Amino acid sequence: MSDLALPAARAPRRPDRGLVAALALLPLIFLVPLLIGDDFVFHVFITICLYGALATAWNIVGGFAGQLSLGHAIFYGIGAYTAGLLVPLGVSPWLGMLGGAAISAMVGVAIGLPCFRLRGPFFALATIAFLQVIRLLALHFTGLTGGAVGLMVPLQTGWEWMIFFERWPSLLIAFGLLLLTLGVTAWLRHARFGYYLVATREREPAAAAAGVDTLRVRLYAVALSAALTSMVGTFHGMYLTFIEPEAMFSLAFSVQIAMFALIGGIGTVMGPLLGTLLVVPLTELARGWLGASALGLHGFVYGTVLVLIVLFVPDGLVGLFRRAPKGSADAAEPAAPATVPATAREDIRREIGEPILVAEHLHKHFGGLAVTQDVSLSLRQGEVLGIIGPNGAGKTTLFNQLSGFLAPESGIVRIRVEGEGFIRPATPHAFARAGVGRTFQIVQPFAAMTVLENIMIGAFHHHPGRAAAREKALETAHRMGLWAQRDVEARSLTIGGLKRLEIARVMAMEPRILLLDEVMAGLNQTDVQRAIRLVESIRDSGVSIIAIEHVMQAIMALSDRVVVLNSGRVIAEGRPQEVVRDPVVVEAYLGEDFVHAHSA
Ligand SMILES: Nc1ncnc2c1ncn2[C@@H]1O[C@H](COP(=O)(O)OP(=O)(O)OP(=O)(O)O)[C@@H](O)[C@H]1O
Repeated sequence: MSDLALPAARAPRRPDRGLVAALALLPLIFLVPLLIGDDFVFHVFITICLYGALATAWNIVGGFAGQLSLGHAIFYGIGAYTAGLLVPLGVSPWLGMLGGAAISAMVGVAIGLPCFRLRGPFFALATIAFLQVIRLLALHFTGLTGGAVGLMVPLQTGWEWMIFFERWPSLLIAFGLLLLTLGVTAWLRHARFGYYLVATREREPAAAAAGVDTLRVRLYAVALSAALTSMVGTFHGMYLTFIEPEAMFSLAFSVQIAMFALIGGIGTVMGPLLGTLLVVPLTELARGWLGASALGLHGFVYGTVLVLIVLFVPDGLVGLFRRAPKGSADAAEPAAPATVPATAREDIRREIGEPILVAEHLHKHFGGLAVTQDVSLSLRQGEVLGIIGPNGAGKTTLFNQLSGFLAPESGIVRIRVEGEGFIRPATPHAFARAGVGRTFQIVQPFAAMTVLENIMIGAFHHHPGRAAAREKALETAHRMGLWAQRDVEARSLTIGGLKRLEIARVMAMEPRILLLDEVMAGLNQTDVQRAIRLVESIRDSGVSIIAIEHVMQAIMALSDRVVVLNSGRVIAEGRPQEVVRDPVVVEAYLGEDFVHAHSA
């Protein structure tokens, strides 16, 4: 999640009253100025459409992807300049608009590549820095941009040149751009891409473990947002018929766009437009009435509205229209998993097959601390391998290397894939593609999403369509005992529910290899029993499992083999009953009490 304290942005959701209210307002944005027919009213409504479109486009990166960009004027300026420079060459601004969008998408990706590795305030600062560099370059290359003096767009009127004597054609184009950005955002909210963006924003590691290429998803988002912003910039340049670097690449303008979205509600389809609808008329009227006596008053208006919204409606204006969430924490009390057998299925004789995951001579240091030292292990098809060891032994660090979250300094991890033999994936999503699913020791729910949407993130891995992913997620929720809680927000689950959700998200990916990191920790005895039965049922469905666990009852019940780690080294390996009697293991981890309790 972004480190910067943004208001909680929303996950893709069902249509709500905010959406319906805003949709009802949309035709009015177009009709009111036509009915009134006054030039100033036309100007205010064209400005609403422009800012609404810009804030909606910004929201793709700032809201859905959760990256606070304060440099979006870069794309706006590129759109204006591309068309403005092409018009004197006889090229229609409509073509310039497409060219500008393509250039902006490429520039967005070029800026995003280094910047998306940064988080929170550092990302915001980096976008400001890029904006300043581009503004200075535009001021410097006077031959191209006109420098501080700016460029006049040749006054050729008509649809071909996007410049008109009357106001209504400009309103029509601005309204069309607003509809385009809203349409793209509405599509995104319900598409796999939108779910992936929100998951990446909420919990990047969990998204990566679910097979999401998080960097690529963010780059697509910035390319889309930049292209749309640029298209609006082209139109605005033509509308103003004058472009200059200070206005086109302005930081204040970038901040303004972000503020409209923040005021309305980021991560929602209609929030940015609602913010614009509130603030633009206020500032335009303030400018009109008090412009001469109180210069810069519009800035005061933004600030006051923003403070009031943050204080009273932290989710933005859309928060005023939102229904209370369905379900409650009480509803989150676990229901018995419908398809998990009540007792272990002794009748099923599992075949333990060939190795499916092999780790050889893994070494990893953190500073001077050797956390894994020459660790080798293998997991066979259909097997449950338990990993035990004292706190700090290096178990989670080993898991991180077995799932692509950490690269070993030396040694290799190989995964057997049907038809391809052994492969060596390098990234978390490559491991996911190879059939490796993992849970996290500290649960990683996508808190703003419902339980079902959380599971869908895993289900999208094999089911790209929303309907199919939902179907798979419903089936998984049923199997994992989360049916009753499917529509509650993940943040309201009990710890037992969160642990099951962690497994459910991974199981929806249909993994061949499952890495479970302390899924029993913190559970009461009833939940431990339930979790053991759940893992047994997963094992019986043919999934090979490696489980890190401190709950020895679970290790003894589930494991075919146990590996013991201590200070980053494998100190014992074998059948559970043999390993727990090994004096080295007793001394390093289990203690004499365990031996006495089990020999009694
Ligand atoms: N990113 C990191 N940077 C520095 N040290 C780390 C990092 N991650 C883990 N460590 C250290 O590496 C050692 C092994 O940690 P690890 O989490 O792998 O142990 P563990 O066996 O999983 O422990 P536990 O049972 O408590 O979860 C610990 O001393 C830990 O403090």
